[in-house]
Amino acid sequence: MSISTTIVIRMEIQKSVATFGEVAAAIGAAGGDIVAIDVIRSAKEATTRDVTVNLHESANEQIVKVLKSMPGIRVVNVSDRTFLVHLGGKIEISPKLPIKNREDLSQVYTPGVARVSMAIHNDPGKAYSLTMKRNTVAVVTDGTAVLGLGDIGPEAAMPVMEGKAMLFKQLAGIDAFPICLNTKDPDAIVQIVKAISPGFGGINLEDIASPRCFEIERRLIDELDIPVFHDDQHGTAVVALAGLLNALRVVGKQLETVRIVVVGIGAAGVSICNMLLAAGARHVYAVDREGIIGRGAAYRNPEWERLAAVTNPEGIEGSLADAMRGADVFIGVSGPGVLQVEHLESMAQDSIVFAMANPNPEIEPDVAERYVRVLATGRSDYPNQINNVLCFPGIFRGALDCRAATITPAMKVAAAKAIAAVVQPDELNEQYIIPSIFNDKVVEFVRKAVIETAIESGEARRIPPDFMDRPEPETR
Ligand SMILES: NC(=O)c1ccc[n+]([C@@H]2O[C@H](COP(=O)([O-])OP(=O)(O)OC[C@H]3O[C@@H](n4cnc5c(N)ncnc54)[C@H](O)[C@@H]3O)[C@@H](O)[C@H]2O)c1
Ligand SMILES: O=C(O)C[C@H](O)C(=O)O
Ligand SMILES: [Mg+2]
Repeated sequence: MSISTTIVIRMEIQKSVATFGEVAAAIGAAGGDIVAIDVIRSAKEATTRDVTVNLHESANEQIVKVLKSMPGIRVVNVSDRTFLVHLGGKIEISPKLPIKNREDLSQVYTPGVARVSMAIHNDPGKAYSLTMKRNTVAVVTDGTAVLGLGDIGPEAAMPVMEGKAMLFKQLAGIDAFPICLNTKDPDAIVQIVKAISPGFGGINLEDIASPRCFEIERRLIDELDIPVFHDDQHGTAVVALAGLLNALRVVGKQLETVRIVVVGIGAAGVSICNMLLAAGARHVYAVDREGIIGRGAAYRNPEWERLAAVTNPEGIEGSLADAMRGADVFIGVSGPGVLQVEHLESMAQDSIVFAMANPNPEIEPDVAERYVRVLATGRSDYPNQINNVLCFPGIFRGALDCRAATITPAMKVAAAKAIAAVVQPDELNEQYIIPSIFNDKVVEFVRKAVIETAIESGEARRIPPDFMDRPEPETR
């Protein structure tokens, strides 16, 4: 499956040799969809036009080749809109106030700033009120599991991390910094993150391959007093649970009784299994390349050892095909092409399929939709986008606002229920089990659920003003 993209082709058409109708027909035949035409110049002999074409990425070269081979057509330039929006990066730092004169300068910089620094030196807690710490998250990656693209390195990870930072800011007002590390050594990653932590209110680990991600996250949670959250694990699990709660309502089945197959037991898969079990699921089957994980086998990955003991209650052995027979739910966080039509045909009635691998899902949605009752993917170009972007802005907004030191399992379950609750009962249907990321209730609901849970459990070290009338938590 290829990714759809938009290109703008500037072309000169010799009127006596070719017509725009021929150009349009050629673009259509090569798989392109013309969405806009702008006339740039029109002369007696020739016109120059910018033609905006939506197409599958794989058709890109073909369309340009066809146009170049047509008599009377000169392709002047081809620009890819997706690349254009990345030119020079997608984010920047801008000051909150201008420095207009010497007085301003002496306040925000030397000498005034020294007094502020000393105030923090005398009381480090003041970093929360006198610096950007309280609103700042580091988005940290080593570039080893970028989307489903694998170990593509820290530089190549940067556009994804910049994208996460954009979403943090736009959706939750959080200032997030993309930090791409040129090391894969867990000890070094832990050490570096600890060393940079003073300036941050939270750490969002991103696209770090399993199983190293588990150890890195655990050590950082133990050693830091700010929330550390591996988005690919928990953000994904929170949103998957939210989607599943609503999908089960649509099909009229219960979490406790459905058979759920989770494929790709890496960062996301491990956390999804844990989250499903924590929420009450009893029939979870974890499948990776070697087949169904179960008791009796020995695994080098301690997370798999643990999952083997708590999933697959009947001890089924075999491949994905064996797990899928009679399954009610498939959740894929593996890679493209893992799921075949035969697998879907062998599922129970009213099946639910979340094919969440990015950028290309486990099965092509256009193929799968005929065989399943509820279909979701991680992508924004199909209905039901199950993507961790529905979680990380709101969960960090809540954790930062109540200054929680950790994001607990209870806070994650509360976040999942909050996301599910954004879809009103009368709106719920097969095509709408999960709210859009542009629904501004998502961050509001998640933030509220996270803060309420943190206050109840004593995790909150600050009561946000809008929660002031509620009971005081124990202070630590
Ligand atoms: N939609 C979302 O919000 C979201 C969030 C996180 C991850 N993802 C996607 O999920 C996938 C996994 O991400 P991750 O961070 O967990 O990566 P990861 O590298 O930690 O884990 C991937 C796991 O999938 C397994 N796998 C790969 N191909 C398989 C196959 N053919 N059959 C069975 N197992 C297979 C691997 O062995 C590995 O255990 C990626 O495509 C990623 O883009 C989606
Ligand atoms: O980045 C995304 O779109 C989701 C997720 O974090 C992923 O790694 O695929
Ligand atoms: Mg990710």
